[in-house]
Amino acid sequence: MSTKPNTKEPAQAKASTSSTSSTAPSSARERLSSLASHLLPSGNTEFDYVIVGGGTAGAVLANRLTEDREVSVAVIEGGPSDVGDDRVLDLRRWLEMLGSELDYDYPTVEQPRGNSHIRHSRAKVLGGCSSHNTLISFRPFNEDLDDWKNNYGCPSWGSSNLQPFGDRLKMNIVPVAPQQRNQVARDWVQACSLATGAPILEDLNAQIVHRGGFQEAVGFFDISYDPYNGHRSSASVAYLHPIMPHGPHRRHNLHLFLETWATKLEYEADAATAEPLKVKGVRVRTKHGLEKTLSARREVILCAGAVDTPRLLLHSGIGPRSQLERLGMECRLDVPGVGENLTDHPESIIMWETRDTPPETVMSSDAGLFLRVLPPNAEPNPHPGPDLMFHIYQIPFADNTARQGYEVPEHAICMTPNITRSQARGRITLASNDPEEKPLLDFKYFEDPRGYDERILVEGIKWARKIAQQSPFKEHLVKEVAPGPSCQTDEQLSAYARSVAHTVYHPAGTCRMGTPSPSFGGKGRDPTVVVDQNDLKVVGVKKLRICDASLLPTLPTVNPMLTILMVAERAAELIRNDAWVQGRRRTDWD
Ligand SMILES: Cc1cc2nc3c(=O)[nH]c(=O)nc-3n(C[C@H](O)[C@H](O)[C@H](O)COP(=O)(O)OP(=O)(O)OC[C@H]3O[C@@H](n4cnc5c(N)ncnc54)[C@H](O)[C@@H]3O)c2cc1C
Repeated sequence: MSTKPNTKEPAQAKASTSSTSSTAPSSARERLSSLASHLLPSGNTEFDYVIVGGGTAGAVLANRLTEDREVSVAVIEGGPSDVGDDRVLDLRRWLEMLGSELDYDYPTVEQPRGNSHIRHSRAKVLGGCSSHNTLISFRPFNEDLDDWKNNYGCPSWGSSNLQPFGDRLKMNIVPVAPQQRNQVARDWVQACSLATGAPILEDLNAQIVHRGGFQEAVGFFDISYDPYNGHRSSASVAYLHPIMPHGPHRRHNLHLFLETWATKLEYEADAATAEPLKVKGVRVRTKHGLEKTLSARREVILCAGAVDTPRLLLHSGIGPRSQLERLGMECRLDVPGVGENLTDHPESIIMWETRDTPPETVMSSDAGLFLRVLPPNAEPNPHPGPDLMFHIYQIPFADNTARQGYEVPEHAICMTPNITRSQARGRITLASNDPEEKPLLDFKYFEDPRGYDERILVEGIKWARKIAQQSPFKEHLVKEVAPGPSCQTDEQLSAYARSVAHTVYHPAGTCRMGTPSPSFGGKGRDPTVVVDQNDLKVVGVKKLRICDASLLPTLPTVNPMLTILMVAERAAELIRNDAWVQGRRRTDWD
């Protein structure tokens, strides 16, 4: 059976042909967008730093590195500006972007034990996925970061190293405002606590900051937004808008190249013989088809995300030799870990018809529940924290259930249990040597050998039904629509949960950081390490770092955006400190 999905309809072909605006373009929006976007320079194409991807992590780096006005920073972003685009800025409209021209919309390869129809949204717009996502904002648990430190060869990324960077984040992170808490969601929070004993927390993040995490809790989410107008406080809004050409604190050393696609890395001429490989710059193509190389005096930083960073490395000849040679591509550096270790937070769904849909909401998924459903220290997840998380959706989130023939009610509430510490590990590979073709995403959903992931979802559906029995929440419900009361045994629940499984859109880990070792032996030393945890440089390559979701060794228990932003804040500090040391030594940048 073929594992190759229909991957034509190339992402970057779209990038090169789509128009600037995604919605009906207002003239004000066009004016602001064109102010923000630079045409490729005809003369100087050299910058101190070239950042690939003006997304979540890229926005942080662009801001922090341009704080030094002596430093020039180019940001290459495949999508258009989000400035003035209400479809992007109005958080409540996030669903409209799924599958739109602002979405790279990556398919998964066939998943024999899961749902092969999952589409992985990755935003094609300034701010990246922070301009598309639901902006649910959790600081990482201490245990997640200490796991990186103790078990994944990342001694510099424990909780004491990274948590302080959470205090630097510029976004407006607040719990859902009272005027946006509707009665059904309020009653659901109470029902969760009654059914499970989980405490109701008014500010989930505060608990993480002060106590390092929690095992069980329920409450309204913390969200990066402006409660007054419902607008996003995305990485773009918080880190880029103020310093863009129209912004109040314009920085002339920031050079944004929008709707411009990085096609491959360029190396110094002698790199074929010299070790190690040394990056010179990035080959880019504008939406009008103009090609150029943007050179980096200091370095190139890849912030293209968990799918496109490994994809760009592979198209630049950095990756598993066997894969590259099989596709007829030159292997400049054999790095077996590029594209490996693909991880996600898979989820399933249980849906009830409700009497109505209350209007008050931030983005229709305003509250969540964390539970520990398997005994602490249960193999293969020895971590004591929550092993199950629920989002609720106060809309019929029915794509996957409708495909299985379930009805789609007009009003619905969905509980979506997800696996906080999924044991599945997949990979991203190239479909061909054609850079226009989308890569192959194989998450290996529910293929973990001990069946841990499906067990968590089965427990999740059982808990959801207990929650649904609590008053006054149960009075809002008309009937269980999917899977419906006839689905009862563990086998039936597992089969259903896997067939309608979805993603929380958290792919990560495909260029993982760790401790590289020439001998590749010992605890935490792994031949699949792509990024050196000391400095985030790509192992064996000069002038190249990675900073985005691809470097996470494992996903945090919680939604990962703040973790990625905090990693970027720390990366900015590392890069600036390095520059200072290099400058003092007056040596060549490496
Ligand atoms: C629908 C959705 C909902 C989500 N909800 C939440 C949530 O509520 N809370 C949470 O914590 N997380 C959420 N996430 C996940 C979170 O948003 C991502 O994990 C995170 O934003 C990824 O950040 P990143 O910097 O790695 O990549 P991105 O933010 O995706 O940035 C990558 C950028 O690089 C650009 N790019 C890629 N390739 C190239 C190239 N070759 N040339 C030029 N530009 C390129 C892209 O256009 C993009 O702007 C959600 C994600 C989605 C899609």
